Amino acid sequence: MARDIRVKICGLRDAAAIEAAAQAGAAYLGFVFFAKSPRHLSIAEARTLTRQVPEGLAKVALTVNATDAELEAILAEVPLDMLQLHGKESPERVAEVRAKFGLPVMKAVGVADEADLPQLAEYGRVADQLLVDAKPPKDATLPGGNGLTFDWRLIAGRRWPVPWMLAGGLTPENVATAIQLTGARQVDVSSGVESAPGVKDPARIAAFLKAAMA
Ligand SMILES: O=C(O)c1ccccc1N[C@@H]1O[C@H](COP(=O)(O)O)[C@@H](O)[C@H]1O
Repeated sequence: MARDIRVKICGLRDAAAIEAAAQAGAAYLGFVFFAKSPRHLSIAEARTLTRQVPEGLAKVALTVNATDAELEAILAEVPLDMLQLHGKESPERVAEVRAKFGLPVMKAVGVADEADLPQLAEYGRVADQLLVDAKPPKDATLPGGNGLTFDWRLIAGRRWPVPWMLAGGLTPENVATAIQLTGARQVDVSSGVESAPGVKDPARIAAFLKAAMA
């Protein structure tokens, strides 16, 4: 029987990948606004690309420690449904962004060990959703999108006051196990469905969705 799992494909940069994600049943599409990322889009590129997203899919803007001015500039030009805050935004900043911009906010929290778990409860009081991701290595250039997993047993059976998504190193090959071990109802992937950094592979996107929902 098919599982009722909601999938986010993140870091989209071309129409073929959007079409593959939509056809295979993705619920969210992520667009990265972070210049250091190989998945970064300019505002003009994002405006053009988001026009190709079919009705009903949530368009998510991924930002990292963005200022109000940066968020205003993005939202003035690009039709978006959710903000993913993937930097060191404090709980106060999450609440402020949510109030100022009137969009649901998903806060990413990096997990490496038990000590990281209390943050999830804290952010769960101010965000609309949580993204439970692998903690990046100290010397990483990117705070996410590194293709790293964490020990999924750390969050097995844990629940938070808002919906949450599992991320970090997911692939078509491991997503079913990740869902089974953690009980996640939503999953997010970026590098695991690429043929090279920033280059999405439509066949891997389709395979990921099939494996997540199987
Ligand atoms: O994808 C990126 O380039 C990125 C840049 C900065 C912050 C987060 C980023 N991606 C997010 O990271 C997780 C995990 O990605 P992966 O599947 O391990 O490659 C995912 O939520 C992306 O949305």
